[in-house]
Amino acid sequence: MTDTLDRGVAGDPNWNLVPLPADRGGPDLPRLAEAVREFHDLMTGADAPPELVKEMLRQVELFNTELRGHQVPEHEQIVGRIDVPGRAQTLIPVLHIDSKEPDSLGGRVRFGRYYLGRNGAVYGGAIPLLFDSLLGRVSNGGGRNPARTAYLHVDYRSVTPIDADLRFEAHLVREEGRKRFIKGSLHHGDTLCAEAEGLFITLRAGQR
Ligand SMILES: CC(C)(COP(=O)(O)OP(=O)(O)OC[C@H]1O[C@@H](n2cnc3c(N)ncnc32)[C@H](O)[C@@H]1OP(=O)(O)O)[C@@H](O)C(=O)NCCC(=O)NCCSC(=O)Cc1ccccc1
Repeated sequence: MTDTLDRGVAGDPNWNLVPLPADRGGPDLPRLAEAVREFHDLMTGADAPPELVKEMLRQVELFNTELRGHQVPEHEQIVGRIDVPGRAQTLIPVLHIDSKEPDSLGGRVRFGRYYLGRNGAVYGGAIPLLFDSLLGRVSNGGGRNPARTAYLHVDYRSVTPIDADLRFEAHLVREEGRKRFIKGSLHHGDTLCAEAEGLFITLRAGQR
C-alpha cells in the first residue's frame, strides 16, 4: 500500500468545473477519501470471515442512512473540493501531476487491488477511465473553454500491472475549430502499457 503523501498532490487540474472552497466537509475529508480508496483495495483483496462481513454491512448501512439525509445538488457536493487529492472522488486513482504546461501534462498513477482484472493486470475498462480524465484535463486546461469527449480510442499495448508505479503523459496535438485532438500514453518502466487519442469538442453557447 502506498503512503498517504504518495496518493496525490493538492492543486491538481480541474476535476469539477466549479471547484468548492477548501473548508467544505472539514479537515478530515482528504483522509476520508484516502480511507475509502484503501477500503476498496482491502475489501477486494480480502477473504473476510462472515462475522466481519456482517459487521461491515451494519456499519456501511449506518453511513448510508446518515448520508441519505445530506443529499444536495451537484454543485454543492463535497466531492470535487479543489484541495483534496483526486478531488475526493474514488472512481479512478489519484493522478499525481509532476509536470504541467498549457498543452501537456505528465505524472504518475498507481492502480490498487480494487482495479484488478485478472492475473495482476488492471481491468481493461479502468484504462479508458484514466485516459478520459487525463486527456480531458489537457483539453480543458491552459485557459481553454470546456469541451466534451466526442470519442476516445484506446490501444492496449501491454498488460498494465496493479500495485505498480506507472507514468503517464498527455498533450494537445492540434485544434481545428471546435475540435481538439489530444493524445496520451501510460508506461510501466520502459514498457508502453496503453496509448489513447481523444477528440474533444468545445461547447457551443448554451451547451452545458
Ligand atoms: C458535444 C458533442 C460532442 C458534439 O455535438 P455538437 O456540439 O452538436 O457538435 P457536432 O455534432 O456538430 O460536432 C462538431 C464537429 O465534431 C465532429 N464530431 C462530433 N462527434 C464526433 C465523433 N464522435 N467522431 C468524429 N467527429 C465527431 C462533427 O462531425 C463536427 O465536425 P465538422 O464541424 O462537421 O467538421 C455531442 O455529440 C455530445 O454531447 N456527445 C456526448 C458527449 C459525452 O457525453 N461525452 C462523455 C463525457 S461528458 C464530458 O466530457 C464531461 C463534460 C461535461 C460537460 C462539460 C464539459 C465536460
